[in-house]
Amino acid sequence: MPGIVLSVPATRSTADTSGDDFSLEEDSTRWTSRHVLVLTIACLVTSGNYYCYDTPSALNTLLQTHLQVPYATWQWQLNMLYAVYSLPNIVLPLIGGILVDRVGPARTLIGFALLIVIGQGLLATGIQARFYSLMLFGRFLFGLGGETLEVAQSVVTTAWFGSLGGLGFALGCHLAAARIATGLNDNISPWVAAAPVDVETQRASGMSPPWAPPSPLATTRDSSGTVERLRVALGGVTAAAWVGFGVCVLSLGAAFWVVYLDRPASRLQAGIPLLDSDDRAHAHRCAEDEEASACHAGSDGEDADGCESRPLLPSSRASETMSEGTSASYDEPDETIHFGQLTSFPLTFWMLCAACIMLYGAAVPFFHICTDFFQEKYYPGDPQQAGFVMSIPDGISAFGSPLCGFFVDRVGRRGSLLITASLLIFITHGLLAFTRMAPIFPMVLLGVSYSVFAAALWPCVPLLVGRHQIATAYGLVTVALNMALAVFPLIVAHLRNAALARAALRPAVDTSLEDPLSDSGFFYVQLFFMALSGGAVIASAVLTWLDRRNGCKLMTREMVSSFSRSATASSASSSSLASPTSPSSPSSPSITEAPIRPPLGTIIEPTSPRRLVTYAPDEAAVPLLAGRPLGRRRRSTGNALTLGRPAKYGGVTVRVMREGLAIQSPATWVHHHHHHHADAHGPHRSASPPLPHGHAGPGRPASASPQRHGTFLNLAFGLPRSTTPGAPDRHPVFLGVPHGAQSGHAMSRGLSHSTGCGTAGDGVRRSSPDRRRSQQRHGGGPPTPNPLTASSDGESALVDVTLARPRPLRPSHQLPYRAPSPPLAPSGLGPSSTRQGSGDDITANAPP
Ligand SMILES: C[C@H](N)C(=O)N[C@@H](CCCCN)C(=O)O
Repeated sequence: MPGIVLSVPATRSTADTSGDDFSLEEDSTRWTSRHVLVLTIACLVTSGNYYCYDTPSALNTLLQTHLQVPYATWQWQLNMLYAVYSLPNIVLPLIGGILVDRVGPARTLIGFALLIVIGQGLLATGIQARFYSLMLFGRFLFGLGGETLEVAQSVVTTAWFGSLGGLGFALGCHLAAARIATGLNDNISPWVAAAPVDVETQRASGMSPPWAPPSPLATTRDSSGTVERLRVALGGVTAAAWVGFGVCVLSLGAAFWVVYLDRPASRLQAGIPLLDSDDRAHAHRCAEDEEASACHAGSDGEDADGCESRPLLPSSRASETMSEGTSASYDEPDETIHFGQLTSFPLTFWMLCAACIMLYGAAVPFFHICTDFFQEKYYPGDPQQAGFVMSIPDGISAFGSPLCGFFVDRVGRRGSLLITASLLIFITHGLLAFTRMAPIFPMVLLGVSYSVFAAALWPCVPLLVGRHQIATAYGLVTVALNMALAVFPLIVAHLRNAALARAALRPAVDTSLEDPLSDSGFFYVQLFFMALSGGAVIASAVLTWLDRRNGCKLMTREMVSSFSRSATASSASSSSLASPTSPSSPSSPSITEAPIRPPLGTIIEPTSPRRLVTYAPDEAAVPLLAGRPLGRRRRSTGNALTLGRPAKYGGVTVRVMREGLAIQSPATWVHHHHHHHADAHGPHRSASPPLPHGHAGPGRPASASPQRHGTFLNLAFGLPRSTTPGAPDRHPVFLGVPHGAQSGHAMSRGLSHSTGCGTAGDGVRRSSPDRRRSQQRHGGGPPTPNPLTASSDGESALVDVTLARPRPLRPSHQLPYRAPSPPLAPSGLGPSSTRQGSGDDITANAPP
C-alpha cells in the first residue's frame, strides 16, 4: 500500500504541484539576509515621521524668534502644531488600517510616506515664509500620513516576521529606530537652527534692527565650511525644517524599497504569505491571463506577478478565483474588512486597547512636562541636567526595545509583561510624587517599563485578530494611543492651571516643596499618572485573565499563527518537526507548553506516539475534538492533531500547506466525493460498513484509514480509482468531524460546499474559510467544522484545512488519550457507517 501523503494546503507556498516535492528557494524558517534588509529598510520608513514629529518643540524658542510672535501666542501656536497632528489621528489610523487591509500595505505605504513629505515640505515652506497657517496645514497633512504609515509598516513587518518567531524583536527595532530618530532631531534641529545667520539676512528679515551690532554668534559669508555656508544661506530654523524634509524624502525612498522587497514574487520566494490584497491583484491578473492555468500548474517560468512560484495557490480565495476564473468570490462581504467587523474583535483586543491608552498615557504625556517638573522640584535653574534626565527613558528604550522584543519572542507571556511594566510606571510616579529621591532612578525604571510595554504590546495585535484584520487592528490600537496622547496632556494642563490658579489666590504661604500640595500642580499631575498606571495594571491583569480563558494566545512563544510560514524543503521541514533539536520540535520537553507550528510545506512523518498539537478554537470554523474540551469555551472543542507511528499506521504523512493543521482526532469523518459525479445536491449516500485500516474500498486502488490507536493521526482516507488512464485521480475528499448536535448541519454544509466549488487547474480542491464564514453568517447556523477538502492522485492527496490559532497547551491540558465519543453522523448516518455510492461516498470512520 502506498504511503498516503496528505498535502494540507497552506496559506502561501511555492510548492511544486507536479510531484510530492515541496521545494522552496529559501529556507523560510530562518532569518535570511532578505529579512534583515526588509527590517532595516522598514525601520527607515518611519524615521522621517519620528524625526520631524518633535521638530516644533526642538526648535521651540528659536522658531518663536523667527516667527516674531509674542511668547503667549507662540505657546498656543506651538500646541496647535501638535494638536493638528494628534486630533485627526483619533480616527484616521482606523480608516487607514481598513484601507491597508483592503488594498494592502504597498500602495498605502507609498501614499502615507508621500503625505509626510508633502506635509513637512509645506511646514518648511511656511516657516521660511513666516506663514503660520501654511505651517499648520503642512503639519495636518504630516499627521495624516504619520500614524497610518506606522500601521502599514507594522503590517509588512508582521507578515515577514510574524511566523518567524521574531515579531517582537522586529517591532522592537522599529521602536528603537523611532527613539533614535527622535534623539537625532532633538540634537540636530537646534544645532542647525542655531546656526549663525549673516547680518544682512538678519536685518533683511527684521530679526535684527539696522542699528544693532552683529550678534557675536553671527558670522559672515566667509564661513569656511560648506555646511556652515549652507546653514547661513538657508538661515536657522528654515534650514532645520528642510533637513527634516530631507529625512522624510529618505523615508519615502525607504518606503519604495520596502514595497519592492515586499512584492508578491519576493514574498513567495522568501516564503512569506501573500496578503489578501495581493491575492486579489494576483488572481485578477492571472484570471485575465489566458495562461492562467499555468499559475496552477506550476510552470517554472516567472511572470511579472510571481505566478511561477505559486503553483499551489495557498489562499483558498485565490485558488477559487483562479479556478473559477472569476473575481466574484473575492467580493464576499466577509473577506473585506469593514466597520461592522469591529464588533467581531474579541474582548481581549479591546482590553489591549485599554491597556495601551493607560500605559502610553502614563508615560508619554509625562515626557512632555518632565523637564519643567525636574527644574521645579530637583534642578532649579538647570535645564541641561533636567534635559539629560528627561532623555533617559528614550535612551533606554532605544536599545531596550529590541532586547525586550527578543525576550517577548522567546518567553511569550505578553500579558504578564504588561502587568509588570504597569507596576513599574506606578512605582515611578509614586517615587516622583512622594519622595525627594533624585529622579534618575525613577526615570531608569520608567525607561525599562517603556521598553517592556511597547515591546510587549504591539506584537499582541496580530495574535488577537484574524489575518485579514491585522491592519485595522493596528489602526485601532494607534487610535487608542492617539486618544491618550491627545486627551491626557489636556487633563495635565488643566490640573496644572488649576493648581496655579489656586496658588495665585492664596496669600503668600510657605511654598517649600516639603508640602507637596504647595507645588505648581505637579503633585496632582503625578497622582493622575499614578491613577493611569494603576488603571494599566488592572487593564493588563484583565487582559491576561481573559487571554487565559481564551486560549493563551498572548502567552504564545514565537510565531503568529495566522502567518504560517511557507515551506522549507520537505525533508528539512519534516525533520524540523520530528527532530528534538528543532525549535518547533514536538519532542522537546516543552512541547506540550507551546504549540507546534509546522511551517508550510512541512511533511509530517509522525514518529512519536505521544505528540499532541492543540490549536485554539477558531472563531469561524471550529473543528471538533472529542474528549475533554480545550480552549476558551469549556464545553466547546479545540483542534487537535495527534500523530502516531507511520510505519504502524500506514505511513500517513501530512504536508502542511495552509495555515497549519487542523486534523481532527480521535475520530474523523471522511467523505470521498467524486466531483465528476457530483450533483448540486451533494453526494449520494448509502450505508455500508466502515473500511478497515488500510483497506481499499470498492472502486479504489488503495485506501488507508489509520484507526485510533493510542495517540496518532486518526485519519480515514480513501484513494479513488483513476478514471482516466495515465491521469491521476483528483477526487475531493471531505474530512470533517461533525460532533454533537451540530454534526448533521455541519456535515451537510461541508458537502454542499464541496459540491459547489470548482476544482482548481491542478485538481486541487480548496476550501474557503471566508466562504464558510459567509455561509455561517448568512445561514445563521452554528459554527461549521473545518470542511477539509482534498484530492488524491493515487499517491498523495491535497487536503485543504483552515487553521485555528495555536495556543500553548498547559500541563493541565496534557490529557491522556482517551476514547472519543463516537461522532454523530450527518443526516441520520450512524457513527460507524460507511456509505458508498457509485460516485460519492461518505466514510464515517469511528474508532474501533
Ligand atoms: C505618537 C507616536 N507615533 C508614538 O508614540 N508611537 C508609539 C508607538 C509606535 C508603534 C510602532 N509600531 C511609540 O512607542 O513610539
